[in-house]
Amino acid sequence: QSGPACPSAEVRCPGPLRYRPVDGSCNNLRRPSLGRASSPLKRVLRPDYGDEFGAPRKSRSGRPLPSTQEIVTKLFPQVDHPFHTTHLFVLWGQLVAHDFARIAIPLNRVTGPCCDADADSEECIPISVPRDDPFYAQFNIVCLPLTRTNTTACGEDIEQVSEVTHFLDASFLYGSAEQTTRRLRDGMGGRLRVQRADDGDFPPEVADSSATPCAGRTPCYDAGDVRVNQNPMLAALQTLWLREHNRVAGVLGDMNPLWNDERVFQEARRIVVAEYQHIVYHQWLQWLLGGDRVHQMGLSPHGPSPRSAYRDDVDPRTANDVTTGGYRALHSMVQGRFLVGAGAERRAERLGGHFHQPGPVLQARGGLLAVLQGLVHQRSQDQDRWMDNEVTQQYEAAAAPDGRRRGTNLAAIDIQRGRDHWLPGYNQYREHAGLPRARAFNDLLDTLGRADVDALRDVYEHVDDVDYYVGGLMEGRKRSNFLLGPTFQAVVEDQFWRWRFGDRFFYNFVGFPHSFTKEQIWTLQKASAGRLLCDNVRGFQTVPRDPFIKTGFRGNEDVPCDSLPEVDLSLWKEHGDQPAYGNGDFDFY
Ligand code: HEM
Ligand SMILES: [Ca+2]
Repeated sequence: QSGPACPSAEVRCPGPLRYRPVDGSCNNLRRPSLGRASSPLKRVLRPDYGDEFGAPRKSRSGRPLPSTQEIVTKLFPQVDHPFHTTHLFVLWGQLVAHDFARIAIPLNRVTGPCCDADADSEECIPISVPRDDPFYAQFNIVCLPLTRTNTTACGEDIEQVSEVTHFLDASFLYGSAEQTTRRLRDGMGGRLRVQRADDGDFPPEVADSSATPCAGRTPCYDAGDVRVNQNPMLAALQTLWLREHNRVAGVLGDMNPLWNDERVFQEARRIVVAEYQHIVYHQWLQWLLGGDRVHQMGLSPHGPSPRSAYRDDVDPRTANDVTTGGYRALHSMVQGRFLVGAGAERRAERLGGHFHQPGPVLQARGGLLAVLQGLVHQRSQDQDRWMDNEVTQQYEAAAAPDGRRRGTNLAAIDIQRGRDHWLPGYNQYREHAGLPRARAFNDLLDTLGRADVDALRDVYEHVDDVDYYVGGLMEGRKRSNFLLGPTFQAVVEDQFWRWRFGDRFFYNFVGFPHSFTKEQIWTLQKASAGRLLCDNVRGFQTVPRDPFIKTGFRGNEDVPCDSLPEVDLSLWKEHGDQPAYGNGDFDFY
């Protein structure tokens, strides 16, 4: 069996493209389905199947691995460890996550059929809860339902699929299918649809909220990614980019009265994706990978880059090992209480009370400003094995009959999901990262502390059994400017390299028919997260120069909005004597 999204599928691509296709196809012209929506993830390490029918990974002895709920209870308790990155850094990371992957899973519920009647069914992978669990026992909860991710078969290989485009192309804003983009567009002036509120524009209402987790509540936003409503901070970032698109479209349309809706929309999209890619690679990524690694790997864009820097032999697909493993490390950085507002009016809100209902916080008077102010000024938690209880106990919480709220455990899901996707154990990822293979638990002492190794020995039978996510989160970092431990770093930095040099439409390649001019690239590199906030939210007079790290860290400080450089959109004014398409840069190389 070989579906249309399989890497080997024949896809016919039209001639030269000026705009990247919404579904991510025809990016790599040798393998045009690579990275397109609804196509299989890539594998860095070979899968570790539990049996020949694709059962979840098992322990070396053949017995089931220990309960992931037990692991989280014992190894991932809540401890307050603030870090120098801001909560904006973390939520920006979530937005990026929603750009590169969405595995196909039915909604997880706190209680559901997966646990009892269908517990043995092939689609279920429930998390068993020990009878003496310190949290769930009081609710008599003995397992947390979880469904297995859908897979697709391409030739011999069975693989999980990402439903969104694998590229960093702002698919959370524009969608990953033509029909989604069409639904989101206004049809006038190149704009995206909005709903108007006192405080400005917000994403439009979804047509049928009953099919979403915010069923019955308003607002329930519609966006390029269905997870838009998951939490109010994420919805704030989605709103920010929506406004940026319409702001850019407004300027382009006013300047080029002859352009029709389609032309304005596509040109604005092209600019907004470029701004987004620039901020991700130039401003945000240094705090994820370390500034010197970003520099060494040539990841930060400086000026125009020759067409030959694009590599059609680089596989741009999102790796399963990244989206189900290393990148989820940032779940440990989420603050269970997020700040809303600034100064004396600042308050903290419990995350657990706001899943799938962004409205009450976000669309309250001044709400968007307040959520964003909280994001830029609140420090995040550190990337380590300490997890907030809001994340490990209250995800998608519902009230028990006595009114107390309990939800599911995201960290336990993360580990369970790794087994579901057959990610090999931590030990194999150590080897991949150039560390020696551990033969006994004590061999882990090169990357883990003594207490951590003892804790692992207490839970797992064999050192090979240790889950990738668990070992990876416990690792110490090699250098103080690194966020991730070595095994996570290895897969994540490689991934950001592949998303950049394997994306033919990456914004600073010149010499393609779709390329910007050099002047346009220079001005696009003025885009910054601070400017994005200033340009789209009334009330920001000052912003941190780098909103991804706390003020005071390495000279970071609040600066007036108008001191931040601006992308000069007048470079997109079309003059009668210029060709409508093409950019005269073909002779760059
Ligand atoms: C703000 C609170 C957050 C919540 C409540 C949350 C919740 C979730 C949930 C429920 C899933 C699906 C789990 C599964 O069934 O396998 C998920 C997946 C994921 N999350 Fe988060 N998340 C949050 C923040 C973040 C952040 C900050 C990042 C990274 C920077 C992130 C990265 C990811 C990734 C990469 C996936 C897998 C996506 C996929 O392959 O479909 N999340 N998250
Ligand atoms: Ca994407």
